[in-house]
Amino acid sequence: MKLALTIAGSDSGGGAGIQADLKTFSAHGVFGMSVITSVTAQNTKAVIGVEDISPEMVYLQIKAVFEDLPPDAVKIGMVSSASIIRSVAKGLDEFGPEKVVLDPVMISKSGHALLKPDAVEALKRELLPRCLVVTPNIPEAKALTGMSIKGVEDMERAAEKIMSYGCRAVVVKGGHLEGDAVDVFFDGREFHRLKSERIFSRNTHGTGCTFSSAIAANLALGRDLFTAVKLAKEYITGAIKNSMDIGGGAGPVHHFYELYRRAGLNV
Ligand SMILES: Nc1ncnc2c1ncn2[C@@H]1O[C@H](COP(=O)(O)OP(=O)(O)OP(=O)(O)O)[C@@H](O)[C@H]1O
Ligand SMILES: Cc1ncc(COP(=O)(O)O)c(N)n1
Repeated sequence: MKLALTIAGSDSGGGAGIQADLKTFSAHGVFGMSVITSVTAQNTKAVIGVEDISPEMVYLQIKAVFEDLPPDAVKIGMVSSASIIRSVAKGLDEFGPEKVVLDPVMISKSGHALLKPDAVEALKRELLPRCLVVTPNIPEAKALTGMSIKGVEDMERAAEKIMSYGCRAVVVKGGHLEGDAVDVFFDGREFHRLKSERIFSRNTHGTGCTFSSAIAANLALGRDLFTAVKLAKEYITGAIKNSMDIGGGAGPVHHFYELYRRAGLNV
């Protein structure tokens, strides 16, 4: 059995954060573990409360996992504050996982800040250099680079700048632009454009969390980085196509669409 760890926030609504990550790991046949950084009171419509876990407790969860269940890959999502970021960086340095995927979560789809404004610098300095790949969406890529991003060429320029912060690869996600959903992959040598048709659905809660944890699951399974990103893009496209119309806002994507279909269940 391969093992994957998510270091992220809890979403009580079950569509994003830790809950989306664990479902994604399970859908890939990978055993999932979690380090909770923050608890959000959240549903498909809004985030109505956020309470951070203490930095010491974040570090202890990392230690507990690594000392007994060393993960084959790690995904990092919501990290909330500079002090939590420092605890995560300390854990990464101490236990040295090779395959770390960073989704630099800043704002929820419903518009709530999930990273304190003064923590953006800490994220850049402390976490990016410790990661194999970072997966910003357009607003996050803008915040990380200070660049304006209006199309795929701008995404490529932003990817180059983000690489200069010390990670080994970048995927700038195009979900927030119009037209086809094009993601830009850059590993310092080559650019690849990963394209899918835009799916017109309001039920896209958790797309970024699901995409980054699918990359981590595929890395845990031993796939090379570009293959892991391509497979994650296929998986998120299917999960959005089969997303669920539940709740009064942006419903969740369907993490188990493939298993349900194979089992003859309704998706
Ligand atoms: N409407 C859509 N149709 C097809 N693919 C989409 C759509 N929206 C997002 N995607 C894809 O989903 C993945 C996640 O991209 P997105 O830009 O939504 O991330 P995100 O904003 O970080 O997600 P989140 O809102 O969960 O934080 C990317 O591969 C993107 O291309
Ligand atoms: C705990 C947590 N982590 C990440 C997201 C981002 O997901 P989305 O942008 O789909 O709201 C979220 N809403 N909550």
